[in-house]
Amino acid sequence: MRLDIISIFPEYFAPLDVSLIGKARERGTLDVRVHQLRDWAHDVHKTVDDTPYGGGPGMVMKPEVWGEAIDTVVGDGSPRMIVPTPSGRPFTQELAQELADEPWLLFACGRYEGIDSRVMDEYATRLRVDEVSIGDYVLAGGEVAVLVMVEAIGRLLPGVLGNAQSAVDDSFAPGSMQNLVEGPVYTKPPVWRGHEVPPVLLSGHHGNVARWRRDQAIRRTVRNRPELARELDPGTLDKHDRKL
Ligand SMILES: CN1CCC[C@H](Cn2ccc3ccc(-c4n[nH]c(N)c4C#N)cc32)C1
Repeated sequence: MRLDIISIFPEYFAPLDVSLIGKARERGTLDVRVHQLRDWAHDVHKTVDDTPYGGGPGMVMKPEVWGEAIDTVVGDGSPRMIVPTPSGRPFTQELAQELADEPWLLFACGRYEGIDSRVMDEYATRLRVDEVSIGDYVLAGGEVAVLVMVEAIGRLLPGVLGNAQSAVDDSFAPGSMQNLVEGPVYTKPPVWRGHEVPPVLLSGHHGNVARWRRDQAIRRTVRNRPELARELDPGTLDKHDRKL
């Protein structure tokens, strides 16, 4: 997979040189290219923003600069263009999986009050353009959102997670734990400051361990994410769990 990222803060993406994503880049599983938007601003100050039409606070990113940058990066190719914005469609595990199946993604990182909307209109005529939000809070720009999305997408690529870390059992992945949040995890020592590891986890009985883990995930989902719990199949929350 090829990932292109256009931003006025390319240094935000140094974390993509380390850990899972860094190793995937070394192996060639991921080809990440970060571009400085200001390289396509031609005035002496490398200006990328201007005052908003209609008035209002802040500045808006200029369409001309974005157009030259995207034209250069895209060439005659056809990446899927992802534009982080608080008003976008929610970024979910399902969307992460969908994007992980794409051969080429282009992330456009806005700043200020956002990118002139005509940029998205222009490229929607020839590319698939998705405006995406990572959550219901307001960030100062798109860079952090891209880091979140690249990690969530990258870990789903073949070979990125070792067998010990398979994404198959992810909380929100299809399967028995779908739409359940993660349960508690434990490691050695068996007792730490008087806190014991739940005995079932030391039993070696894989069936009991699996049932216990699912029960704990259901309890935590009911407690912390009632909106998810309501979506669970009735069979998931048997009468025992309903009392949770
Ligand atoms: C006051 N204004 C309101 C509009 C956005 C302005 C800052 N900004 C500029 C570009 C940009 C891109 C993404 C996000 C963002 N915020 N929250 C999320 N979940 C996002 C995502 N994905 C925020 C952004 C601040």
